[in-house]
Parts: sequence; C-alpha cells; structure tokens
Amino acid sequence: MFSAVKSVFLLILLPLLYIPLGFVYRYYRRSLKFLRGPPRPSLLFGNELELTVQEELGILETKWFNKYGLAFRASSCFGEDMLIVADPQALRYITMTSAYRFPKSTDSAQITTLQFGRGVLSVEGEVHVRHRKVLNPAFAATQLRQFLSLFQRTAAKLADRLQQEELGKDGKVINVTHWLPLATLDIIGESAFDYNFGAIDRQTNELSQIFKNMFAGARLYPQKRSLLYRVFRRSVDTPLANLLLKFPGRQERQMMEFSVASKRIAKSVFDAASKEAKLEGNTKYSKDVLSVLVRSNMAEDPKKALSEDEVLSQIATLILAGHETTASTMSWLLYEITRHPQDQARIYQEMQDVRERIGQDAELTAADYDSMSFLNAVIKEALRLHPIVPSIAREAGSDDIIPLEYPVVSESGETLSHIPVSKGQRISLDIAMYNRLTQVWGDDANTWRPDRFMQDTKKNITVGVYSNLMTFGAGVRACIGWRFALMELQAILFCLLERFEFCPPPPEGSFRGLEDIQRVPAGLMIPMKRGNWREGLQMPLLMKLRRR
Ligand code: HEM
Repeated sequence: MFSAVKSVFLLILLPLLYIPLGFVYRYYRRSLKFLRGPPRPSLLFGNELELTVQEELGILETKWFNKYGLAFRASSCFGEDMLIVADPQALRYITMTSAYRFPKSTDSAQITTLQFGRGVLSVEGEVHVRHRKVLNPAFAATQLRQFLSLFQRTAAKLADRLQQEELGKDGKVINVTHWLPLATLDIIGESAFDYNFGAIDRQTNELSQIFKNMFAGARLYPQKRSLLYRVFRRSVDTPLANLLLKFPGRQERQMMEFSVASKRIAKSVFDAASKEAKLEGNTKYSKDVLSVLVRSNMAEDPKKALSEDEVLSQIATLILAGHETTASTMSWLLYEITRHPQDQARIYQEMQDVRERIGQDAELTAADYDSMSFLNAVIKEALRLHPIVPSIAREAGSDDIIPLEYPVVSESGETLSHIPVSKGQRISLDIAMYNRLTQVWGDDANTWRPDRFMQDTKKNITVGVYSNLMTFGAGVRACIGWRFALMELQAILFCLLERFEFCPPPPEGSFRGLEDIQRVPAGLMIPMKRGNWREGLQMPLLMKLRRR
C-alpha cells in the first residue's frame, strides 16, 4: 500500500506538476546558450541519461572535449544546462582562486549529507573552515609518519593472508578488489581511531559490503525514474528535498544504510575514546585523528569546537573516504603493472637495490620509500590515468566569470577566453579528462608511461595538491588524506611486490582477460568485468608467489 502510494506520488504527481513549468522556466533562464555542446537527445533527460548509462566512463566526454574544446555545455534533465570543464586555468580558478565561491552542487551536498551527516565532506564556508582547522593537524606529514610501521604491518598481514590462498606453483587468480579494502579499512581504523575492525582476520567488512552495493548496485546504470527523482530533488528547496527523502529510492536507501552502520561504529569508537580522555583529565595532547576530535568536542572556543553529531559524521566520513579510495586506486595500479611486466620488473629491481642498502629484514623509513623514484613514478601515473573520483560537481555561488587557458569557440563563432556564469550554474570539473590532456601531459597523455614523472614535471601549470594532478582535488576542499593515501600506496605496493608477481588472468568463459576490465560510471571509477557488472567490483589478477 505504502509502496503503491509512493509510486503514484513519484511517477505521476511530481512530473505532472513539475516538468512543464520547470522546463519552461529553466529553458528560458539558461545562461550558457552561447556555448557549443552536444545535441540534446531527449527533452526530459538531456545528455544526463546517456552520460550515466555509457558502457565505460569518459567515452562521451572525451568525444565532446575533442569537438568543442576544454569547456562546453551539456544538457541536464528538465531543460537545465551544465558546464563541463577540464581547462587547467578554469579548474584552478574554481577550486583554488575562488575558495568557497563555487560550493558543492546541491545534489552532491545532499548525497554526502545523507551518507555521512554534517562532516567535513558535506559542510560549506565558515563551518568547513572550522572542521578543517580541527582536522588538519592530524594529517600533517610529520604526524602521519608515525603510522608508517602500522601501514607496513597491515600490508604484511594482508600478504600473509593472501599467501594462505594456496597459490601453488602456477599461481591463482585473485580478485584484488575483495582484499585491498580489508587492509585499508584496518589501516584507517587503527591509525585514525585506535579501532580494530579486524577486517583481514575476519575477511568480512560490513561497510565495504554496503559501499559496494551503494556504488556498484544503486549508482551504476540507474533506472530512468531514479535519475529523474535525483534530479528533481536537487532542483527543489532543501525543506522539500528533505521531505522527498521520506520516500527514498534504492540509492538513497543504501546511503542511509551506510550512514546508520558507520555512525553506529563511530559512536562506539567515540564513546570509548571520550571516556578515556575524561578519565585522564584530558591531558592527552596527541595529534591523531581521534584525539583531535575528542578534544574538539570538549573545546570551549567555538572556532575549534565540534558537536557530538559533527564528530560522529567526521568519523563516518573518514572511514569511507579513507579506505575505499585508496583500495580502488591500488587495484588500478596493480592492473597497470600487470599489463606492463617490464615496469613491474623495474620496480622490483629498485626494491632489491633498497633491500641491499638497508638489509633484508629492516623496516623501511619514509625516506627509503621516497628514494625509489620509479616506484613513485608508477604511483603517480596510476593516479593520473585512474582518478577514483573522476569528476567533482560544483555550482556558482554568485554570478561570475571563469577564465580559460585554452579559449573555446562560441555558437556564433566568437573566440572566448572567459565564460560568464550565472548564480546557481551547475559545473562539472572533469578530473579524468584534465589528467589526460595532451596540452598538459603531451601527445602520449592517454598512454601508460610512468617515465613522464621521472623528468621535471613542474611546468608553468600548477593544479591540485600533488604532481600537477587533479586526482586529489584542489584548493580549500582538496583531499585531506592525500599524504596518508600516498604512504599507504607505497607501503602496500612494496610489500605485495616483494612477495608476489602479478600476471594477467587467463580467459574464462566470456571473460577475455584484462581487456575486459572496464572503468564503469558509478559515481566513482570502479573496475568491473565487461558485461558482468552484477558481479560487483572485479579486478581478477593471477598472483604467483616469488621464489626468494
Ligand atoms: C587515492 C586515494 C584518494 C583519492 C583519489 C581521494 C580523492 C579525493 C578528492 C578528489 C577529494 C575532493 C572532493 C571534492 O572536492 O568534492 C577528496 C576529499 C576528501 N578526502 Fe580524499 N582521496 C583519497 C584518499 C583519502 C584518504 C586516505 C582520506 C582520509 C584518511 C581521505 C579523506 C578525504 C576527506 C575528509 C575529504 C573532504 C575534504 C574537504 O572537503 O575538506 N581521502 N578526496
């Protein structure tokens, strides 16, 4: 009965009321009419449906960037225009120069709030400044180095566990996307919150499971009505959007499920820690994440204080943002070195040189990892070609003018070096495209070539926080955990390569091998087998034990 009422509400009443009026209003209010862009295949869905259902992420966007330049107009649902940009100067202006003038788009803010509550990922302006002020010290390089041996221990535990998989002399095909998040969850749990998820031991991970359903299930290839529901929700005022959430769709239900599970874990972590802090009279002044959060909850200075709800949201945010991102990036990295065995051998040689220098059983220091220029070049190249967050949705907080480094040609044939936008204009910052621009990375931008990072890459373009890449975002909202992620990638890669060799999986049934691994458009860039996306995240690699 309830579901029938909901379907009637969603399918008949809302579109009847909203579509004609909204369409006319939006069509005439469009501020990007002067820009070129792909034709609108459907009045109702614009280009949004074809973007969401394309087989592999980036195919359409690449075609359009090649045709219209590094900033173009695409159509959203209900007649709205969307600006898609990969121009370096535009990205710099929106994320770095303008600080908070281009907030997150309404729907991405709604979605992150639904998943994590009011944590650093969802809040804006002054509140965001306060959250970052509390959290930043916990992510400083000196602070993170203290966790290096924990990263190494966990990587070794993962390797031990994989070794028990009876690899035999010919090796065994292992879906690495199953294993890597177990290690990164254990790492974030212990280093940030002194909390033992025991994910590698138990081989289960409730949060990872919900995460997989959330992206691989609900966000991948959504049904048309889910897309309309989402678009409708983002275009109405917050009170009405909140009311609509009383009738959640599949995607929203899974996000709420994640939110409940992560907040439950966050609460138990936080209660234990604050009890301990009170017992110790709050004398602990360490800068790990949990300590800074507990202290912020007790702080009297409003500029440094977080409410309990904000603290729990922070913990939930860091648990997800801090483990699946690195694990998926690591899967893509292993995919690339499997496809390029000569590079795998070269890293291994570099690792052996380090071992010869420091001893077979010595623990590596941060400086040892940093000294391996090829290993680091491989990490950068994987981050460049496979940015797990492929695009960021923003909107103009006020009327503005966005400068371009590479001018585009308008509908009337005029050359434009600036794009005027009206308040509320939706903008998609295309990280995946920027990371492959020939203008920035050279003619072989689409090709795997880690050596590009062995040369000096500090040209006059500087975007983002690391190596001229947009993979970790940029500006005031850049990824807080980018150094943490790099250290994890170094430690896990070193440890796994020291024990195992990664080879292409043999064909099986309709699966032809690595050529059938795709980057599917599920909000994040996650790997799946072509035509088999119901199996969820998949990166099957043939793992062989190295003889030492
Ligand atoms: C390879 C791994 C990672 C990638 C590619 C990545 C990517 C990103 C990107 C692109 C953003 C910006 C989103 C936006 O502007 O809307 C971001 C934000 C964020 N990331 Fe990461 N991330 C990674 C690892 C981590 C880790 C390990 C942590 C925590 C330990 C973390 C915590 C966060 C948080 C809290 C934010 C929100 C920052 C803010 O809004 O102030 N990330 N990440």
